[in-house]
Amino acid sequence: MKERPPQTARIALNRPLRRLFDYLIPENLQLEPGQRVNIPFGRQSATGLVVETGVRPPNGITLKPVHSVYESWPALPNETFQLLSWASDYYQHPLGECLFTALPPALRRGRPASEKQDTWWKAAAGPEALAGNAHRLKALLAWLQRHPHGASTSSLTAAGFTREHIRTLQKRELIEETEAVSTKGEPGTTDTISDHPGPVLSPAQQQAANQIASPRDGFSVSLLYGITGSGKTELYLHYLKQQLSASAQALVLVPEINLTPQTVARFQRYFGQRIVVWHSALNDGERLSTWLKIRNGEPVILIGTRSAVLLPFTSLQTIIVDEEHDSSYKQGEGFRYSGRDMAVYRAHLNNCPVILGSATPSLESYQNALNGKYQLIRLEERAGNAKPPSISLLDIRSRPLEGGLSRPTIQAIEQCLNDGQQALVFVNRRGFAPVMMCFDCGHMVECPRCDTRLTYHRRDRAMRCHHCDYQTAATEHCPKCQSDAFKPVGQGTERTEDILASTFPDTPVVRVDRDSTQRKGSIQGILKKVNSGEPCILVGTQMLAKGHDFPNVTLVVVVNADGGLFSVDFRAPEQLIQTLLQVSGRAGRGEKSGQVLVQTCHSDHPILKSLRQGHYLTLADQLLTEREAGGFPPFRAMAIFRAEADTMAKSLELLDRIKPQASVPGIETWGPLPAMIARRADRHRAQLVLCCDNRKRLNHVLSHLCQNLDQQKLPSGVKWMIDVDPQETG
Ligand SMILES: Nc1ncnc2c1ncn2[C@@H]1O[C@H](COP(=O)(O)OP(=O)(O)OP(=O)(O)O)[C@@H](O)[C@H]1O
Ligand SMILES: [Zn+2]
Repeated sequence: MKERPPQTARIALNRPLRRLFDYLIPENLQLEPGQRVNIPFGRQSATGLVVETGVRPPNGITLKPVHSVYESWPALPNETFQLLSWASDYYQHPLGECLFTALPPALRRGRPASEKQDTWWKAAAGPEALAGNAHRLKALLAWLQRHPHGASTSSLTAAGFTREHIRTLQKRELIEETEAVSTKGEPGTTDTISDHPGPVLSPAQQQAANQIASPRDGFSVSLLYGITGSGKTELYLHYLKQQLSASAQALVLVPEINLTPQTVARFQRYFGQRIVVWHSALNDGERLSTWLKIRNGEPVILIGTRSAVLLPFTSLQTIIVDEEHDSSYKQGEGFRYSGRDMAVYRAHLNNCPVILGSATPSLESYQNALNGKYQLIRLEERAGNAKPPSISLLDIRSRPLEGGLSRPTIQAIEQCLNDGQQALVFVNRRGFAPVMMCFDCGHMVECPRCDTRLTYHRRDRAMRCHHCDYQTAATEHCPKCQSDAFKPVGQGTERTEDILASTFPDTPVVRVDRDSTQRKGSIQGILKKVNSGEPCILVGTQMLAKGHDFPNVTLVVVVNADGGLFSVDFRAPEQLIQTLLQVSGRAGRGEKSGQVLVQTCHSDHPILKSLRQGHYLTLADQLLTEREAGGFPPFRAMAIFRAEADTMAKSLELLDRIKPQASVPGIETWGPLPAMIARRADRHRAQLVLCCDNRKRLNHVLSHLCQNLDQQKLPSGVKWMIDVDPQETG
């Protein structure tokens, strides 16, 4: 018998290394790209992913053999593998780390790709056994009653119930363990689907739906510009219902899933158990379980945040990116990818449609629609009987303010409550006040580790840095001169909440920000209160602007719109307009019309003036003209080289060294300059901005720079990173 020539495999590790490692494949193993292997690495063993086989073994080096293979199938199927390889090159991030982000934590750590035995439950009583308004617990019992063979813990959590719900019912002996039915026999998908899951589409919605390409037509990008409350979510549901084959998978990306549990519930009314979720609050077991469903090709509709776009789908037929302009789609550290842009590339690889939906599309996507790369679909009327809200500017120069609110604003809130409606007050900072200041010596309390001021949080008697989480106890006297004229300056959500609570003592005031929603389930409680329809005042940050549907909110107040007007970040005006229109869009979504009051000291600023017309695309046209004149994205490709070190000199020195190599024809460089917050958590940060007309050339130069830097020995403590298509340029 002829001897088999030695077979080799090139393997990626989950390390920040821009290189791969070659190993011998033992005779008894067959390997293909995407497979998970265990390999000797240094004195230990490590989990790796096969990138390539059949590579020529380099002369003179003895390769070690692969220890073992975890699965007979590739953990990353071909399309997922290609997507991540492309991303590694596009975002200049090491391939190994990119590939490993597509694995659930358990598989990264070398655990087997199988689930722990799932416990199965069946109902021992009906929902009527529970007194009071324990809605979720009742719903769980009702669910189990509809499934006489029982349901597994994982299927229940996938449906939005928590382990805590299950434990509670078990303790009360209202449910009991039962024998597992094979997964195939799990409760069918049809019996939880409501008979009348939602309204019929309006003619405008139907017309928009008709314009979206079908999965049968292969790759296409539709930019659905639908004003707030126009019923985009309803349209996605109808589209999927009509177009998605029974055996296919779909991906719905959303910016933040925990904030909008109603969205998941709406999808469940249409698709029952076919809906699964993916977000940061899942535990390792839930992640593995969902990952396996996707990898096994189960015909699920996955609703997930950013990283869901990296999952190993095998029969993906449609991708939807809701609120496509949202900055949370861009990962801010490590592998800095854009979930939206990867969704578009994934649809291209997969030859399927992708729908980007927003009331305030990103300038990138809008420009792609203008130049014909994407199809622009407009939906410019509100669903049902709702009318767009009217927006007015309230100049607060030389008006006395009470806790940041002017008299006319307070009167408007009063009127709204008297009419039996709800008001929403938007403040762009959590905490009580952005800074504590001494009115005797002028001292302002700063973070000892960052170039920022500490935010005063009165509820916890603390001063906190919102950039590094440094925290110290609040003092009553100025820490510098001991004066008691030490006072909070400016507005935070806590302060506005207090002022409103004392002005309207008989009305519930509900605060929604990162602090008030930290506890699991707290947002559900808040939404329940709001959805009860009783008059109340909601106070909160950006969180309130995102995708909520509060039919009884008729007044929206923006406490201060001026923050983003004069920022140096070229994206600031776009983000300001998006936030203001999104938050405005929460007003008047039901029967009654809505009113928006924007408090400002710059009521003649062109951005705010045109905001009053409320027509986003007109504003977007203006912004695009400015971007083009300034040579900014989307008219040129941009990347930022960032450096950080224990001194600013070291950071700047590294970027100075890079700059000549980056200064090739066609590439413009800005900097190096200290970052807007130059010191953060005691690291001194600087940046060098690169702009180029030609994205390929920029990519080429960046790759070159990375290779060079990898071969150089850097001074100790210096780190560098590249941010392609940066969202924050400060
Ligand atoms: N055809 C319809 N008839 C009646 N009501 C509808 C219709 N379509 C949607 N609605 C209702 O209108 C409201 C807004 O719809 P939806 O949440 O889908 O809008 P949206 O465009 O996704 O909103 P936003 O972008 O502002 O978050 C919802 O309460 C929804 O149930
Ligand atoms: Zn800090």
